[in-house]
Amino acid sequence: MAKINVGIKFRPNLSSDVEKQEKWIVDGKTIKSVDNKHTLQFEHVFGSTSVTEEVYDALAKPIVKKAFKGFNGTIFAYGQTSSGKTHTMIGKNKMPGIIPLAVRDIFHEINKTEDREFVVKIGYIEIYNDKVYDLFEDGKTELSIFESNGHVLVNQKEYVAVSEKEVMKQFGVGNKCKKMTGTKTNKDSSRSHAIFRITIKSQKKDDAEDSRTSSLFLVDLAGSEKPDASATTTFNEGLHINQSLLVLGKIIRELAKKNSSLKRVNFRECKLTRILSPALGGNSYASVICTAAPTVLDETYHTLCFAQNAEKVKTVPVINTTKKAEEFPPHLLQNSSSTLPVTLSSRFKFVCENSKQISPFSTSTIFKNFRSVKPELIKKAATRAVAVNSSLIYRASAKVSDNREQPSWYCEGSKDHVEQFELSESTSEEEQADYEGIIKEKDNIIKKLKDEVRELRTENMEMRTKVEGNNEILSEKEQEIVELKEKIARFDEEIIINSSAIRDSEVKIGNFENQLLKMTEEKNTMKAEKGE
Ligand SMILES: Nc1ncnc2c1ncn2[C@@H]1O[C@H](COP(=O)(O)OP(=O)(O)OP(=O)(O)O)[C@@H](O)[C@H]1O
Repeated sequence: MAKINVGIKFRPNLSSDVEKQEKWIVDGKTIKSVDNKHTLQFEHVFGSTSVTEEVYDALAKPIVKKAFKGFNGTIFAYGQTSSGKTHTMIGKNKMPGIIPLAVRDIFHEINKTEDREFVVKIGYIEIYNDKVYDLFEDGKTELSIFESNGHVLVNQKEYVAVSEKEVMKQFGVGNKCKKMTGTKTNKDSSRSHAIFRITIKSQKKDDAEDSRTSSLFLVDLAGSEKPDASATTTFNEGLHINQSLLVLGKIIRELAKKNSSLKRVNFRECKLTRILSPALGGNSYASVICTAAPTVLDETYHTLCFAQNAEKVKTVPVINTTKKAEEFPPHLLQNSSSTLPVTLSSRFKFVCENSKQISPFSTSTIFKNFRSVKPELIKKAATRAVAVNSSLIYRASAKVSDNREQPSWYCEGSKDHVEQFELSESTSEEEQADYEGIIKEKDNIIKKLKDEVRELRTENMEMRTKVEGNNEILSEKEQEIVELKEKIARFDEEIIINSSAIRDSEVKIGNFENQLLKMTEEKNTMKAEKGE
């Protein structure tokens, strides 16, 4: 199980804050209100002078690293309007936010990783007035949410991107479609919850069975607001923003309760929580960045309370391994853009993905082993060759590290689609033997690793079964407690009713005893008068 990682980021005062008094003091991990009414502590606190890179290193980088290894991840910014969520998540050119920093790290890792091949897909949606829109499709067409194999999916458009630059270009296109407006407190206020998803699929070279798919959700929530702040916006917008944040807060409170059971949490109350459900209670590592303005008391306190609850929530992330194309969530197989990736790896093989004939990624067509490439290509560490024919565009990203002077390779069997590249010729016998030795060694390592992975998977399954079993016992016990409490309440009621009946009969007995006493006295008096 993993805890949600929570941090608080205070933005610096804006020019509009000049005449306002600061309401909060940050002292290390402690946040105190100046009226001494509230003192709260958090693992990660970032004062007004801290920069987004610090927030990224503490709260986002570990999740990006996990996503790279096959775990799902979610990072979202929460806070009142104008507290700095968009600044933190998106930033500006000179002050990049969490999203550009994450994209940079992902491609840096891809370029560093020699033994796997990668496909990166991106999608961008927004939830506006509880409706989902595709920011890669002008933000005007409403999308639907559906579920498949336990995944919550949206029929959004996805792009395959082969570089940081490409991702950021497309992200910029999506940002232009976001619904923004000027409010009293923020001239560029987000009117929707924006969710940028990066899907990373990777496959070990020469081992099609070792493949992983993970989704990284980067979420810039709309900000909660008081009615007067939304006066310039439409009433409906503010209502939906507050309503969805209210549901999110309620779910976080539910999940934060000790022994809370996922079965009883209703994620379907609004689209935001439905889409974020894996991040909040399921298979995902998650971080929440709570943003706050130093001059605001009540809403900041509300944000800090949300953060305290979020800290108590636990998720159950697992590595998402995929063996066959059919096991990929359906959304990863559809809506591919016309740009298809082809990965070219030095020495081994040229892998081509053709979604028209075969499922992307898992069933790759290996054209031909090649040994080496020309020195001038080697100098360019990442060469991109683009071959075009009438129907398909292939991109070849070459990570070239080998500097033997061997000329050429070509894409055998691909002549219909890809232009022929004249780059190599065969290797010497000695080199071939070397090569085979290395391959053998790698095969042994791969076998060992596979055994380890198998063992870990078994352990993981056992732990999950145990956790699920415990959860079931817990909910049974909780049900028993509820029933016992009801029984006690019924007994209490009976006691109250019986006590009053007892009291009534005690009064009656008292009356009878008095009458008895009186009659005995009268009898004795009469007897005395008669001289008996
Ligand atoms: N760390 C920061 N450094 C400098 N300026 C900041 C910082 N955080 C926020 N700001 C500025 O504060 C203003 C409001 O920030 P931003 O738009 O990010 O808030 P928001 O929480 O996304 O608001 P909304 O919910 O209304 O969309 C912007 O002008 C932004 O440039």
